[in-house]
Amino acid sequence: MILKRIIEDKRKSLEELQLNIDDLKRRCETALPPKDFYSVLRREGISIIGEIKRASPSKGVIREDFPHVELAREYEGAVEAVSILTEEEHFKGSMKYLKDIAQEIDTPLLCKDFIFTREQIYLARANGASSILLIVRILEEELLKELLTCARSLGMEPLVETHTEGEVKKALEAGAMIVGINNRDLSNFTVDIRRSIELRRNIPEEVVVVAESGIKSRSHVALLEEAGIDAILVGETLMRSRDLVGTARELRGVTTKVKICGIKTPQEVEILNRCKPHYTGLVFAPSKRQVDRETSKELRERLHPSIKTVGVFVDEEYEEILNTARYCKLDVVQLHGREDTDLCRRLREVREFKVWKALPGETISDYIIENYSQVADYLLFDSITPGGGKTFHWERIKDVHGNIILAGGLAPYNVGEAVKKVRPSIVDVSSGVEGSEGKDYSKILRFIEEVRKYG
Ligand SMILES: O=P(O)(O)OC[C@@H](O)[C@@H](O)c1c[nH]c2ccccc12
Repeated sequence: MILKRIIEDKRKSLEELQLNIDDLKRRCETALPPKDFYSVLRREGISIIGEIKRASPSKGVIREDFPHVELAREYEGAVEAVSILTEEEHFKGSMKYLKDIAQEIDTPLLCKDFIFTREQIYLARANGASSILLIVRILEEELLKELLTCARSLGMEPLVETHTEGEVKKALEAGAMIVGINNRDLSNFTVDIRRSIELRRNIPEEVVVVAESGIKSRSHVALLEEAGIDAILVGETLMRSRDLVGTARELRGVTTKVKICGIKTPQEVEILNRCKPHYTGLVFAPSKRQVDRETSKELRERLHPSIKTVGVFVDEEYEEILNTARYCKLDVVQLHGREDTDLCRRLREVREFKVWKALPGETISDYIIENYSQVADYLLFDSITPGGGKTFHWERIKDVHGNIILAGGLAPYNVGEAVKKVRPSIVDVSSGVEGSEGKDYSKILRFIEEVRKYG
């Protein structure tokens, strides 16, 4: 049986490695502190653990090109945690992948391996893991408990993997707080996602349940969500995708998109490339976030290709807008002044970019909304003083149907409520995700996280 082979090979390689527990303990003391794996899985809405997986015994090589750090960076804005296969012989993994990635991203990392000794746990921690995998099937009761305690002493809550009712019982008796249900039978590789749905029933609410393996589509995820699964572990589907961010979103079924407006510097572009909002905005109108064409073009070229660029104009001439849009290769022009419906129509007829028209959220009449919605791809509702960090009464627009964008005073603390009330297609934020140095990485991540919860 393959599992037996893997364990035997693992034993041999451990013997060769001759891990020294005192050395490892010392390395753990200087390692980056572990992140809270449990909490990111516990959050509202289904969480995704994206796996860095090069090959598997059942599928052979899954992904030929394997820039592991880049893949992890892609994952950073798309999933709540990253699982890294470190087993070498059968999964073509490596401890080096874990080590490199831990130095690059802030997301909690799970060390995915066949673990049956304390040394392996110390090794995982020393290389930056925030959690480890413990497979019930290969561990005696006492050993399972001992390894759980060992991991916790290093600040890691393990993912305890099961496949049968008996194994779930064993995991719970050992005190596991995160139980994985592997849909794949490790002895013959058959996969059935109903396995997670059935076994979920035997697990109490406060324990986090992770459905593992064979998750391929939004419809799978919807079924798992309905069954009360907290998180999914996805390897192959994401590894075979050329667009990790998009595929993760598709699995999640997210509908509300995010626009981060008013970027000015390459540093801010770097931050956006890590967080990967759907859109970013370059402000061409006079404002403290104004940028010129040259700078915009440069920023645009540095942006991750999945992020669309919106140019923001206020009462600008047709020719100027058109030339700027072409020069900077804008995906969208956003008209944020008193532009009339005729200008919107003419720009839209060019068909090289989308046209968004901004309107003040509170004071606008149904008649005006109706007229502009005929000539713009999206209507954007903002407070009367754009960029002023003020909200308006969302009540006014909550019944406006069609493609709307909500802006004005949004920030991580209120965007969840805004999304719930208004159900916009896109939320737009600028000052709400800024710190003293401009756009702030952790504020943007929190903002996106809030949108994901409710969107
Ligand atoms: O690639 P998939 O079908 O999405 O599966 C991911 C993950 O669940 C799988 O890699 C896995 C689950 N448990 C394991 C134990 C060891 C090695 C690998 C695994």
